[in-house]
Amino acid sequence: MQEMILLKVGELALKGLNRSTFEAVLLKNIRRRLKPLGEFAIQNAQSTIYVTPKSEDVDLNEAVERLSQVFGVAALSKARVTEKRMDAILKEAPLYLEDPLLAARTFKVEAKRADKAFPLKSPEICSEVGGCLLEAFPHLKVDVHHPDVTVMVEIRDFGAYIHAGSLPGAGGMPVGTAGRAALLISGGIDSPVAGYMLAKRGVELTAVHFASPPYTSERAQMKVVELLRQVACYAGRIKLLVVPFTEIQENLREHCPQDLFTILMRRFMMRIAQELALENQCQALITGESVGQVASQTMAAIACTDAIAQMPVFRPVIGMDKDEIVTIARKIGTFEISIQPYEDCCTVFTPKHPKTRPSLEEVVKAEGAFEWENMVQRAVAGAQAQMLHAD
Ligand SMILES: Nc1ncnc2c1ncn2[C@@H]1O[C@H](COP(=O)(O)OP(=O)(O)OP(=O)(O)O)[C@@H](O)[C@H]1O
Repeated sequence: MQEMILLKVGELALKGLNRSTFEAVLLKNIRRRLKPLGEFAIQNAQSTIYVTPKSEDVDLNEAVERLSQVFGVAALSKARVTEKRMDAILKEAPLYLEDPLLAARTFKVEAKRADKAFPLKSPEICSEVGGCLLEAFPHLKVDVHHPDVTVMVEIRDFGAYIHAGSLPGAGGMPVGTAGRAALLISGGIDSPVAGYMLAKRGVELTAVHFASPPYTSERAQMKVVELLRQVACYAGRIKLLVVPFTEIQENLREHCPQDLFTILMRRFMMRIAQELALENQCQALITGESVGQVASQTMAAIACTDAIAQMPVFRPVIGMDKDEIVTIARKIGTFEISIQPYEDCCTVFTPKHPKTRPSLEEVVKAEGAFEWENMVQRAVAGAQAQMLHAD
């Protein structure tokens, strides 16, 4: 009898008429994520997706790991499928569940009967399977409140499924169902988390990174590539645009008041990112800003940055504490990459005492000190694209 994976869909099960469109995107994302592992049969029925490897040598644990990162999946279980007959279920359950049940002291059985034609009702299934498992593993005791193992028997369209409980899925909505946005990504902790959070709501990401060689190194750029590959485990393929930013930064340093350097630099980032966003069919920008974290993230500074934006700017970590952001960064595997000590263009030329309450008037006046329109166009035209994915 075969081992496979059952996936329960989350929020998209609540969708009405367009639900099939959401499901089609989810199935495409699942196929894409599993492709490097081998061939799978994938079926979809009754808010459940059935993933069955077509050959014995597929690494099912790796498949579970990958599927736990696909947005739109609420829960997943590795399961053994048998024929929809009680004798088959009673034969398979003790064999398949031997490892978890030998390690447990208590258990309970739950049954779901999605196929109402099955002759036994759920409580009868539970009592027969429970009795059979107690006989096979006499050390076990039943505990219906806090069992070490919950044995599930699900009678569904394509067979009977036996498993030892579910793992949480990534939740959210399938990536590709909520449009596209441009993520301004630095090498820091916050912006990869910001990208992850919008991808979780179904938004496809295009990433924009500003690099200022020779002040920033090739290695700093590689760090951003590494971060995005990790985010791509959840967000799917990400197009990265690396923007040459040296000319603008050098001119800012030369012509503008030192204490406004950071806020002016942010406004140029917005101008350029916005043009690239439009060229790449993005409807919004995403940043990793969080109020009060640094001088450029005061409300006054954010107001000056936003004055440039002609599209929505999403800041999903805006109200989060650093340790809350770090918890997510650790969970999604970006934290260890982010803390590698490579410079970012934000940290070169940074003034010692940046103004925390710049006024829009003084910022606009400071920008008048040099001719920057062509520089912005050169930066946009000089953006280098590469496509990144998890593997
Ligand atoms: N080199 C860069 N390229 C693209 N976007 C950037 C770059 N540097 C900063 N940003 C954007 O500006 C935001 C604020 O950057 P800042 O350096 O002030 O904060 P941070 O706390 O270091 O953020 P992060 O941890 O994301 O780097 C970042 O979250 C990111 O969205």
